[in-house]
Amino acid sequence: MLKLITSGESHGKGLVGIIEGMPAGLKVDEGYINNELTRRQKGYGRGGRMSIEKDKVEIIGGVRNGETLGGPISFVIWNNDYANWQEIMGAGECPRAEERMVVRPRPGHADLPGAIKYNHQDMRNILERASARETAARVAAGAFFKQLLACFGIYIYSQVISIGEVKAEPVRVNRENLEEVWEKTETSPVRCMDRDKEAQMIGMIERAKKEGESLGGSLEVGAVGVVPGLGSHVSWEKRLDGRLAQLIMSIPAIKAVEIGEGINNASRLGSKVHDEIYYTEEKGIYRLTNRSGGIEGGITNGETVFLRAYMKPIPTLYKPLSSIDIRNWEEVKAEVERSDICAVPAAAVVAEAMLAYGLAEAFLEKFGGDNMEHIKEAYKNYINYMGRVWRWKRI
Ligand SMILES: Cc1cc2nc3c(=O)[nH]c(=O)nc-3n(C[C@H](O)[C@H](O)[C@H](O)COP(=O)(O)O)c2cc1C
Ligand SMILES: C=C(O[C@@H]1CC(C(=O)O)=C[C@@H](OP(=O)(O)O)[C@H]1O)C(=O)O
Repeated sequence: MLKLITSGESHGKGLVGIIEGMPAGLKVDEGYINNELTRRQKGYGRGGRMSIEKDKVEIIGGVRNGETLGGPISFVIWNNDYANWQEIMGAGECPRAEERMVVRPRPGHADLPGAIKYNHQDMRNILERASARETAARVAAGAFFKQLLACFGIYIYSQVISIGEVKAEPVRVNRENLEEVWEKTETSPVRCMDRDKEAQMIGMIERAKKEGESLGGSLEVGAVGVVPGLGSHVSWEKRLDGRLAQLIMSIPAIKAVEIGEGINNASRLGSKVHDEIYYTEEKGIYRLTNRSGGIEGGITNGETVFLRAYMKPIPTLYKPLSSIDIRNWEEVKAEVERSDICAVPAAAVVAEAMLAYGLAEAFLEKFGGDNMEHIKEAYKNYINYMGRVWRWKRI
């Protein structure tokens, strides 16, 4: 089992991640991890915090001489902003804690339900951990998972589909256009493939900002080069679609997830949904469509695996909504904390990390060994089997 634990508060000293279950002998490129962290910090609509932080990973354990050792991997990402919060967020006595007390819960954030559950009168004790700052640690961990998957030709991408009501047509991604998709999404301020829609999305964010509003949207995250046979139909908890959905849904503010074209498929006729199966000697088994998102029966089928995720608007509004003061129950406006206006592009990068987690876990389940060489051997045997028995050509 591959396990990720994160720890840390948004304005605390830093974020810690521990990954358990990675094999020995995986080459780790720290520059690659840092680049992933930078990607998550980008995206039009982010707030002032992103110019304070310059996220960098510091690997503490589990890696030596550029390779994993097989033990738990641990790392830290320090928070630059902690310099401004030491007297409020330190682990010891906090002389200025009261100054930044949060008592007017923001509708849509974790403030109120968290305070009720943990019995905190200062809701900062909730928001600090609920904050999506934690997703920096997930992205650092995701960079390890991506490096593992890349050894087997599995590559992750994401594209923003909509921001507010501006919607672009998602591009179908495969090995042939992957590099182009990477290039186009990386150079787009909103990670969108459609330049006209990109301009409209930016305009929409600008308007929302002026009006004290916030925005959500939707994104696609996917993986090309995934071998058939990851996940399983045999038990509910082994189904890969359910597992990936949980991982993506766990991203703060993501409120719906679909596998492939799941939502549109629900209103189509069966003949217009299921991806027909063909075979030629030249191509082997192939499909012309991929509405299933590369997963049938909870098992990958060799097509691009993709999911779409829907993000609600950011809960903190500069024109705040009605709330209560939990000290006296009076009606007030909700707390205003420094905030993003829209974070869909950043969420797309986080979704890449979570997809990489789910696929790496399923991959290690199938081909797992303690060492990369053993995994490569098992993988090679499987590819040979697929060619021999199933005449598989596209790996
Ligand atoms: C990358 C990213 C950045 C976010 N930035 C903010 C923000 O600046 N302000 C805010 O109120 N919520 C922000 N959110 C959303 C909140 O973290 C989230 O709504 C909150 O934790 C409550 O969880 P829930 O929406 O899943 O119920 C962000 C989410 C993501 C994924
Ligand atoms: C810090 C990050 O995102 C934060 C997520 C967040 C929230 O409530 O989720 C609130 C904001 O925090 P702050 O008030 O410090 O600006 C975001 O900036 C990050 O993504 O690294």
